[in-house]
Amino acid sequence: MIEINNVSKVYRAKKKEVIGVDNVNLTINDGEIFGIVGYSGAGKSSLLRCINLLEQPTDGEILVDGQNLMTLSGKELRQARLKIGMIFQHFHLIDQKTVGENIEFSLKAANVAKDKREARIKELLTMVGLSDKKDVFPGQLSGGQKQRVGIARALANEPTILLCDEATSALDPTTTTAILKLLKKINRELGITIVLITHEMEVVKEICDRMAIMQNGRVVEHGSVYDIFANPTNPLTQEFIGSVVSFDIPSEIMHTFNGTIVKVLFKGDTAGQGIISDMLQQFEVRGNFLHGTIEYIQERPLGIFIMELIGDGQDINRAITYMESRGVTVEVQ
Ligand SMILES: Nc1ncnc2c1ncn2[C@@H]1O[C@H](COP(=O)(O)OP(=O)(O)OP(=O)(O)O)[C@@H](O)[C@H]1O
Repeated sequence: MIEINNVSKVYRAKKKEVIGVDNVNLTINDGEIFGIVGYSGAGKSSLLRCINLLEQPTDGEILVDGQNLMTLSGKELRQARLKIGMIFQHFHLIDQKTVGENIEFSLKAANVAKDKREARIKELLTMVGLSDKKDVFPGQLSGGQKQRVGIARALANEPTILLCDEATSALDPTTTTAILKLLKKINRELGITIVLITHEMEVVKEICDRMAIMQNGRVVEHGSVYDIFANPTNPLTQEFIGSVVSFDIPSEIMHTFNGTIVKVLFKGDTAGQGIISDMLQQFEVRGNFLHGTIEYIQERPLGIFIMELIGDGQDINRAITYMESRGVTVEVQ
């Protein structure tokens, strides 16, 4: 478990102070994939780098499995860091070394005996799908392949935590999907906790269990990805979600409807459209579907429909109450 307690990071450049992270509290559980989202300058990188003390927090504490990293000696911290792998947007591979030598570099740093390294390199390259690339140089690889090497190197010393700093931001959408799949596989098969930062909500939707949204160094909202997608409360979160799933109906069109516009939200296993058709049969209400989508987040369906309900006000209220009694959320727009 990673505990981020009251962490702040203030950069002091010349006589100016810049707040990178502003009093953040977060707990990241073992085995989960946790996403930190925000626009450029929100403080994501600063916070991520505070987790392994690449940035020394100005205030607060970082606990990993109950151990306060900030009280460790240099040697103890180096030891603790071996259990925290990291991958980067621009891969940070050594161009003059082959793929195998890049990975070996990490193993050497952890004092892994020479005769053990070869087998471990082979195992890691198989895991990331690059078993035939051991002797090539990074310059001969695609971006996605370079990131796979970055992942293999980060996993060399069997970390329990993997920090991903915009790991897919330099990649095209197809390669991004493949890398996210690999990260998910690593998480599920090896039980490694993953913390990733991104400005793309799509990435979070794809693989994260829980998430935090940052703005001006602060966490403005956090929770399960599913719950946040279903019910985002912060305007910034709503904006981010809107970039992935859009439910907005142009206001000019909204004015052309005379009925009551409702947004109907189905979560998880509620039997979506069936409830609406039952409602239409039971009440003196007509319904026009204006917009609808079903998103799968963490393999759970989240359905959102926007409808115009036409009928007597009381009937409409009763219809709404009925739908709510069947477990869906209804918002009158
Ligand atoms: N080394 C530094 N010295 C001074 N200010 C810094 C330093 N690193 C970051 N900052 C400032 O801290 C704030 C947060 O930056 P940070 O890089 O953590 O944000 P971010 O959300 O990761 O953005 P990006 O996606 O652009 O990297 C910004 O105002 C940034 O200018």
